[in-house]
Amino acid sequence: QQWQIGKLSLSTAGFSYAGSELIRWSDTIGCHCERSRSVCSLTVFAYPRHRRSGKRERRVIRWQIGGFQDAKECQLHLLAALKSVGNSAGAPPVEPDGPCPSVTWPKPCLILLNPRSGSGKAYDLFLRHVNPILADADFPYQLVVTRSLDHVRELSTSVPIDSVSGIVIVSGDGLVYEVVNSLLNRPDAEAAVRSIPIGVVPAGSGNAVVSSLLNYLGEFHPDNLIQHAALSLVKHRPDSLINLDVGVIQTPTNTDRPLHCVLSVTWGLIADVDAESERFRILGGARFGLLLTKKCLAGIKRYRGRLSYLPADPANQLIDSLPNFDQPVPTSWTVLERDFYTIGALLMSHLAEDFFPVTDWQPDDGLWRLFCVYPCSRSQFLRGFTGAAKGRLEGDSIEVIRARAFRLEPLTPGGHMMIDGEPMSYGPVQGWVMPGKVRVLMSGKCQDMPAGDK
Ligand SMILES: Nc1ncnc2c1ncn2[C@@H]1O[C@H](COP(=O)(O)OP(=O)(O)OP(=O)(O)O)[C@@H](O)[C@H]1O
Repeated sequence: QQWQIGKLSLSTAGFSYAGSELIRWSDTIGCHCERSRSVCSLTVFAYPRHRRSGKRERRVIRWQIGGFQDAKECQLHLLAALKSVGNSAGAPPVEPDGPCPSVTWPKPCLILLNPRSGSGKAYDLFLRHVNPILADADFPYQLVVTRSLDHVRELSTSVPIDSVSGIVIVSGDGLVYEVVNSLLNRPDAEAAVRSIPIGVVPAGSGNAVVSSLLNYLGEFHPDNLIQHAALSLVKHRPDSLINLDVGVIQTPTNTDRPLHCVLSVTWGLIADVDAESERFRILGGARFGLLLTKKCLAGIKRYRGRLSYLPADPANQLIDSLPNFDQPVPTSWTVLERDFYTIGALLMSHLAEDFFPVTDWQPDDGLWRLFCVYPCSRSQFLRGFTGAAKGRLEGDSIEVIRARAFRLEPLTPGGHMMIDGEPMSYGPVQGWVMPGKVRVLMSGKCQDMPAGDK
């Protein structure tokens, strides 16, 4: 369908002015409209993809459109048509004689910014890359630069559920974990996770959560991760947020108050690299590569362990509880007792911006991916690990097992165990999944985008 208003052409795919290039609705995040008598001045903010690099770049389009009999009408229709796209990526514009869409974002988002995340430049990154996008989209928010982890927990636990339209985290994966756990530990946890979706703007060193989500949406661009995340945030549609799996993690001492995981539980090499590279935070994401190289040269430590899991075949339905640690796992489970270099029980496709061993990921498929690396020669390890980082699994030394639930019992004493990149107690651990438990302020996969954008 096509509508013509003066030299402005509106269609279900996008709009153009006086025959200029088509700007897709899904690339537009906001607009301002001013009216004087019968003339409308329109400014539209769009972030179309660069043809070759694939990066999104800001475009400001300004027009004056005159000659309307009823200027108020003109303003309302254009504003409604253009504004609707900010929150409804790909929805067709309102019909020129149709009703204006209801006002979006009635409540502000609470933005929690950790000034110490990554290499310590989160505030700078926010001002440079995120704030301009929020302003273009007219996105209402309240920014809090957090003082400490306790401050983050206190705010996420106490924010009234009807006062915000979500909590946006400007930090790394660690703070996403903290906010999700705070929400799920509230007395009104069920209402809180339903009413307070979370948003993520990457400013940490790993940024695996946001990398996985953007990759799923076809919006992953490593050079411009923060900008693409901010665009996904402002383009979210309140009626089609992403539902994200949450893992319920038990240890022998916390069965009545489990931890909640959105990214991973790791043990062996990956956990050691994560924990021991903490002191190189200033390097940002490069800290992982540095430690990995060091460990590889020194010889990777073998860990003996017992990994039990419920395979993800269709016969095994979702489960919502696990046997106590003093009970054996059910006979339908597979048990592997052997040496490992590492195990990562993953709920995401990425373990870091540049490491994505899982290629078939859905945010709410209710599955763990058990990323296992077995002892092998150094060259086999390097080949396998670099392949896995790019989603290619080759050789016998690396495997990704899809499971509904797992139990991991380390048999080698001493080592690190990490949950979502944060340290947890070393010892037996088991987990199951609550499918799609939290909601994310990003639009769901582009099923209803115009054909050209799919
Ligand atoms: N002012 C602060 N506000 C919030 N958290 C803080 C603050 N200062 C230090 N922290 C610590 O930052 C940690 C969270 O950092 P986060 O994991 O989000 O970033 P990162 O480690 O750089 O990124 P990634 O997890 O992606 O590697 C918390 O565990 C907390 O202890």
